[in-house]
Amino acid sequence: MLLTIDVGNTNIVFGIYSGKDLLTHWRISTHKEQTEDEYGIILKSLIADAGIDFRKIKGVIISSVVPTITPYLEKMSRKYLGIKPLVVGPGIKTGINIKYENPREVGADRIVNAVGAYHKYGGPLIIVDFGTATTFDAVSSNLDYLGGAIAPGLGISTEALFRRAARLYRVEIAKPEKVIGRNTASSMQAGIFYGYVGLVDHIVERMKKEMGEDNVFVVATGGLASLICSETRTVDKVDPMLTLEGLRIIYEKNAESV
Ligand SMILES: Nc1ncnc2c1ncn2[C@@H]1O[C@H](COP(=O)(O)OP(=O)(O)O)[C@@H](O)[C@H]1O
Ligand SMILES: CC(C)(COP(=O)(O)O)[C@@H](O)C(=O)NCCC(=O)O
Ligand SMILES: [K+]
Repeated sequence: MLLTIDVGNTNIVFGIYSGKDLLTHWRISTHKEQTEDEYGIILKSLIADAGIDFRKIKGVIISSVVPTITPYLEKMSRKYLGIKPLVVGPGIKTGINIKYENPREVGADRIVNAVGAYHKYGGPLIIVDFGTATTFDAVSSNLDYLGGAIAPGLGISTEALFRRAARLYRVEIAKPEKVIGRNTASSMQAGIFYGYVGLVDHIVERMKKEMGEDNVFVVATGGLASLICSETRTVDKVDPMLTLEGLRIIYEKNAESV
């Protein structure tokens, strides 16, 4: 079995694969001050609760966009699972050719998504990931990672709206019936929801033009993807587990060197 770990700025997602099958996954919030022992306790109890024998885990792969957390998860893996984990970064085989000016600058999650999506759907494609930030990644038909766009995420945009305006308050991120809101909550929902639908479609359309390839497939992932993509014109498919799938594929590409 393989343990995949995706460290985002809001959540850490753990997945357990048996071969190509994702057996189960868990989401815990990202706290910068957690130690290897705390991660060890959390993970061991989640694994036990799922009725999985942790000794069956033979590999661990980590993708992280929070550098301070990575060493604690590496230590956890060594201490509690007895496994030296693979950490996605320089020196790891991904098969993708990163065209960023400085390849080290790209978030590991974006590369993992690109590898997972290309493997599943082929290129050319665009991946939209609704996380703390919303990322857009362009991948060519011959597996070049071309770059993309980073927009403020839905959660943090909504939070900024009510934090900075005295009479606004927290509202649920949901699709309101009408874009012309007749109370504060539905007006905020209209601005957030339909504004974000427009942001996604507009960026995707511009990226497609700039890529200059035909039949660009568009896949979206992340917690709020299905909500927003119920209204977008440009997203072809919502695939919630794309990042974990990318991690599994990268692990397999590197397995012989572990
Ligand atoms: N399954 C979900 N359903 C609804 N909202 C979600 C879900 N997962 C994450 N979110 C929301 O999406 C935002 C980003 O979360 P996440 O995708 O975990 O980001 P990151 O990868 O940056 O940690 C947060 O505001 C979170 O509350
Ligand atoms: C853009 C991100 C903050 C997205 O992270 P997330 O929303 O998944 O927490 C992350 O991929 C990152 O820190 N990237 C480094 C900058 C770059 O990709 O250019
Ligand atoms: K992410």
